Amino acid sequence: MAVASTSLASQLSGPKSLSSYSGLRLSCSKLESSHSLSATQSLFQHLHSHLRLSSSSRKASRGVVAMAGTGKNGTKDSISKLVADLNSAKLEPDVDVVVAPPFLYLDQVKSSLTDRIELSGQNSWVGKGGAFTGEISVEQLKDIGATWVILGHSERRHVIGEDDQFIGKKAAYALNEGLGVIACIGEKLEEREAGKTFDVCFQQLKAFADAVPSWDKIVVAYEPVWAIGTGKVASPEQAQEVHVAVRDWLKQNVSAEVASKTRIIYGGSVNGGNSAELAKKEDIDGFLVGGASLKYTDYKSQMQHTTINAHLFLISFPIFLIFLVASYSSISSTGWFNSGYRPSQREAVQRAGRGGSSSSPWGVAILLVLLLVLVSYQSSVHSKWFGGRSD
Ligand SMILES: O=C[C@H](O)COP(=O)(O)O
Repeated sequence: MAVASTSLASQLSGPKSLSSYSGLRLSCSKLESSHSLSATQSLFQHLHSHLRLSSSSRKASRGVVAMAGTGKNGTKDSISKLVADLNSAKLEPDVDVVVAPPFLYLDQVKSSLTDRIELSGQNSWVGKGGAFTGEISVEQLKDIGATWVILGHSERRHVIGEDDQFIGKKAAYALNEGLGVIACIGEKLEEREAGKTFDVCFQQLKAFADAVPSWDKIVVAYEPVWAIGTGKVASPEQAQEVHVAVRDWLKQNVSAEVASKTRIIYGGSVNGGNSAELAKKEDIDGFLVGGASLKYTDYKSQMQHTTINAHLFLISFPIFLIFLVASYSSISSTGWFNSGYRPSQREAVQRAGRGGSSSSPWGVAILLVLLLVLVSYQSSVHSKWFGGRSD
C-alpha cells in the first residue's frame, strides 16, 4: 500500500517552503502540458507521472504524497490557494495524499479540503492531552479531523531536541489513538561523511520499533538532514541504498511482512524534476516534499509577470511605432529634415494622389498592431513563447 501525504506548512521558520508531496505510481505516460495548471496541480501531475515510470514488481500498491511548508510562508491566503489547487488537482486513485498544515491552519484546511485528501499534524504531544501549554494533543488532531501525524522530523530532532525514545513514545501514543504516523528518520551530513548513515537510521528506526504496537499505519520517511531544504537532493542510488537497508532492517527486526508492506518514502529537496529518477527505484514508495510547491508557485508567479510584461510590450511597441511614424511624417512634411528641399511639382502631385504623406504609415502601423495582438494570443505562438517549464 502506498500513501500520499501533504503538509501545508511547518511550524518552524526556516529555509523550506510551503508543501510536501510524496507518491508512487506504476505506469508510464507522457507528461501532459502543465501550461494551464496551477503550481500545485503541476507538481502533482509531475510526481504522479514520474511515479508511473516505475516498472518495479515490489512497488507498493498505493503511493504517498506529503506536503509541508514553513510557518513564515504559510498564510491564510496562501493556504487557501493551495487547498483550491489541491481540490482541483487530478489525483490518481492509487496514491494517498496527505496535507500537513501548521496547526493554526488545520481547521481552515479541513473545512475547505476535499475528503479525498487526508489531513496530518506536523507534530503531536507524547501522551494524553492536558496542561502542556503550547503543545497539540493527538486528541485535538483527531477532533479537527486529522488522520495522520508527522513525527521525528529532523527539525524536531535537531532544532527542538527531541530524542529517539521520546519520538518513539509519541508514535506509540498516536498509533494507539488511531492516527497514522509518518515516521521520519535520517542522518546529518557529518554522520554520512563519517560512514554512520545506516547506524543513525537504524537507531532511529529501532526507537520506533521498540515503542509502536503495530506497523499497519506507519509510513517511514527517509529524509537525510543534509538534503532537507538545501536543494541537494540525494541521488536515486543514495536514497535507494538507505531504503533497501531500512527494508532489510525491518525484515530482520520486525517481520518479513512488515518489511514488504511498509511504505518507505523519500524527502529532501524533491521536486517535479528529480522525482522521476527517484521514483524508478525499487524501494522508494513515495515522497515527502517541502519546498517544491512554493518554488513552483514562485515560478508560476514569475511566468505570469513575464507574460503580462510581454503582452504589454507587444501592445505598446506598435503604439510607439505609430507615434514614431506619425512624428516622422509630420517632421518630413514640415521640412525639419529637409531644409532647403522643395518637392518638385510632380512629387507634390504624386503625394496628393496617395492621399497625403501620413495616411500610408498610419495604416501600416494599425495593421501591425492588429497582427501583433492577434499573434500574441495565437495558441501555438503563445505556447512557444509563454509555455510552461518542461520538468
Ligand atoms: O517537510 C518537508 C521535508 O522535510 C522536505 O523538505 P524539502 O522538500 O523542502 O527539502
